Amino acid sequence: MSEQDPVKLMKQQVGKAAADRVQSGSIVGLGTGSTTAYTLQYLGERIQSGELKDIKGVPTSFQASVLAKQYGIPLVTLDDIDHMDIAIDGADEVDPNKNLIKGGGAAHTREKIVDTLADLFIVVVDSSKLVDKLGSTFLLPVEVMPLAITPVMQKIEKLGGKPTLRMGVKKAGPVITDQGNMVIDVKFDSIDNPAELEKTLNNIPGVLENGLFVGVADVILVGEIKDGKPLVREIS
Ligand SMILES: O=C[C@H](O)[C@H](O)[C@H](O)COP(=O)(O)O
Repeated sequence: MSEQDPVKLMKQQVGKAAADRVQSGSIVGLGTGSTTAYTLQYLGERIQSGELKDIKGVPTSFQASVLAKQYGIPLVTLDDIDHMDIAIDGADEVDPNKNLIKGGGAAHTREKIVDTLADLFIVVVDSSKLVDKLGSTFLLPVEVMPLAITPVMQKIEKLGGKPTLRMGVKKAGPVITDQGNMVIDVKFDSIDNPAELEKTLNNIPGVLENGLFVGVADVILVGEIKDGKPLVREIS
């Protein structure tokens, strides 16, 4: 048997566990990232096998809508629905109060719109994402209108943050979000009050949304490896 990458294994397990919680007839927020990619894959498999019927997906990004189409998950927009039963999404950091940093894939603005509408918001992560304090391993993403990049960075510096414009990996120039904006990643020495920082940042003119998700997640599913075997732990 070939050796499997343990992080991939944890993501697979947890992505599948979340997909198993979706019931027929549900309207489902479809998250973005490498972990929820497995959720979408398993949702598609359950649909194809006939076990899961009549679900509708609301994508949180271009990536999520491409994968949903690939896996045969019917899509609707927010204009077509009056409620959302469940949303499943990944995270870059999760603290002990189930607060999150999201936006490693620059999708946090649409994710926050969709995830906060759901009756049940399930977060899927591998165990490396659990932190004692938000901001300790990951920079905080902030989506900003391009014309406001300089004043927003100056205001964030005055708040004690160190902002960097996110640049493309294979593209020369900045990362552009699905909404046509840019992302700055901010290092704060210590995020002591995530709820206050979330509001303060969103109050800067030109900021669309930041990646702090405070008091939003209902359940965290954590993929772990114990004694060489993958398992899923629930924090609720
Ligand atoms: O913008 C991207 C999202 O917030 C992702 O859900 C987050 O970055 C986690 O992604 P992954 O599951 O690939 O670590």
